Amino acid sequence: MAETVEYEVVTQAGAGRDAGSGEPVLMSARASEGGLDAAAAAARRLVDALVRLGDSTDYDTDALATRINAIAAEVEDALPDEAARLVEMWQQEGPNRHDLVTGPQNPIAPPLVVHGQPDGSVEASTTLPIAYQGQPRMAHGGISALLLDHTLGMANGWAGRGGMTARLTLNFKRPVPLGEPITIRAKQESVDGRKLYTQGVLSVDGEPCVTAEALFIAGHLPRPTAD
Ligand SMILES: CCCCCCCC(=O)SCCNC(=O)CCNC(=O)[C@H](O)C(C)(C)COP(=O)(O)OP(=O)(O)OC[C@H]1O[C@@H](n2cnc3c(N)ncnc32)[C@H](O)[C@@H]1OP(=O)(O)O
Repeated sequence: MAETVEYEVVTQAGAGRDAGSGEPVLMSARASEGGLDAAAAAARRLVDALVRLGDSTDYDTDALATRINAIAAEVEDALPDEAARLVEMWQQEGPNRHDLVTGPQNPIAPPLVVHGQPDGSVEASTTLPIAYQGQPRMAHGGISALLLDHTLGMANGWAGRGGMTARLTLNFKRPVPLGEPITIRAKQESVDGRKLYTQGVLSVDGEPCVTAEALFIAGHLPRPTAD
C-alpha cells in the first residue's frame, strides 16, 4: 500500500475541448520567438554543439567554460525565490512551459510537440539531437521511455482524466535513430475505477520502434501553494 497522498486532478489544457471539431488541438505550449523560450532554445543549441565538439578540437574549451560559468552566474544572480518560483510553475492551467518533455522554457526538453486528436488519441512529434544518443546514432532507450511515458500521460489528460504512472511496460522493437522525425501516438484504452490503461507507439518513418502499455492511477500530487 502506497503512502497516502493528497490528490488533485489536473486536466490538460484542451482536454475534451474542440474534440468534435475534427481538427487536432495543440496540447503542448507553443514556443515564443523571444524571452526565456529563446534563451532555452539557445541553451539547447549550446548543449548540442558541446556534445559534437569532442576533445580533438583546437578550440579553447577552458575559456569556453569560463564564459559559460559567467553567464550561469549572471542568471543565478537574477533568480527569484525558489518556493515562489515553484508556485508560479504550477499555478497556470494548461501546458506547462517548464515541462521536462514539452516545455519551451526547459533546455532539457527536446521539446516534444503534442496534438490531441478528434478520435481521443494524441499524436506527438520531435527530432532528437545527438545529446540523447545511446547506441551509435541511436536514441538512448531511457529517452524513448521518457517520451512514451509522458505522451501516454498526456493521452490520459486528453481523455479527461490524468494520473500518475504505476506501471510502464516497453517493447523495444528497433533502434530509434537520431536526427529523424519521430512520431508517438497514444490513447487511453480503458478505465477501471482509478486505474487508467493507456497504450502508445513510437514510430519513425511509419515503422514502430518502441511500444508502450501503462497503468496510471488517477490523481496527481497537490500543486505547491504560497503558504
Ligand atoms: C503532463 C502529463 C504527463 C505526465 C506523465 C508522467 C507521469 C509520471 O511520470 S508520474 C511519476 C512516476 N510515478 C510515480 O512516481 C508514482 C509512484 N507511485 C505512487 O505514488 C503510488 O504507488 C500510486 C499513486 C501509483 C498509487 O498509490 P495509491 O494512490 O495509494 O493507490 P493504491 O491504493 O496503492 O492502488 C490503487 C489500485 O491500483 C493498483 N496498483 C497500484 N500500483 C500498481 C502497480 N504498480 N501495478 C499494478 N497495480 C497497481 C492497486 O493494487 C490498487 O488496486 P485495487 O483498487 O484493485 O486494490
